[in-house]
Amino acid sequence: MGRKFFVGGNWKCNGTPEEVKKIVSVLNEGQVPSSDVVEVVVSPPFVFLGLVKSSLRPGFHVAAQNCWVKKGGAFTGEISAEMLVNLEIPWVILGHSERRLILNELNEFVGDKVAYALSQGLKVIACVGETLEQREAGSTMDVVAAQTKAIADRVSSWSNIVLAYEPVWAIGTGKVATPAQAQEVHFELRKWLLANTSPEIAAATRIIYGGSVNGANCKELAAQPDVDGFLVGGASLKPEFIDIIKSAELK
Ligand SMILES: O=C(CO)COP(=O)(O)O
Repeated sequence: MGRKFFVGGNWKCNGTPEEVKKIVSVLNEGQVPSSDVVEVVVSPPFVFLGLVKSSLRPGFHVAAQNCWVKKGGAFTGEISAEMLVNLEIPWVILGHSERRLILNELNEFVGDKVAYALSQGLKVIACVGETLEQREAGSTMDVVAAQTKAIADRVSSWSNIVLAYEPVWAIGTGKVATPAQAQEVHFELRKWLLANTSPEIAAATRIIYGGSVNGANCKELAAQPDVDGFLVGGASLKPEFIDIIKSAELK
């Protein structure tokens, strides 16, 4: 199928310099499949990007957790896409549900961010996902389709986008989506891409799952045909992240 397995570690707003050095040494010493088999990207807080980038093993890459929606300037507290490019940070996570829900980032704003980041040469992990309320109301697909459409409306190429399906009810809750639940939404998202972009984009775009992924549940999830990897929160700060990377061997 040609979609290289992708494992992202989202460290969120965590870590002291000592803890970060420890995580990096665990990553550097871990036995993992080759970079032909799995792409690994870790996303520390902005302040640790330089430290992690300079000490991380070759073959693993770094991502920022956000960037500004347009060219930098008088936007106190923001980090621009140009700055990330200048510092050779290749990836950025955009549209994480914590930013959508806590900081009120709307679909259009996230779509604008994705388009601008891509235009500057960044690769984007774009997150979508429904809340528990939305799932229980039966609107999961409507919600993730609207989030994906806001991106699709603004970009022409998807070759530098990884789509992360992260159901909000599974994030940080220990309540992982079942492999069937994840597969169902991934399949529907790929179908949406087929109908609304192109067969090539639908076939090639990696759709990864996030939400309470750990060393124990990753194998069953990885075995699903439309699960092309993971975006891992809590477990990406622990040695079991290596086991999650190894689940790429099941593909
Ligand atoms: O939000 C996530 C990754 O972006 C998932 O977080 P957890 O793995 O801690 O549930």
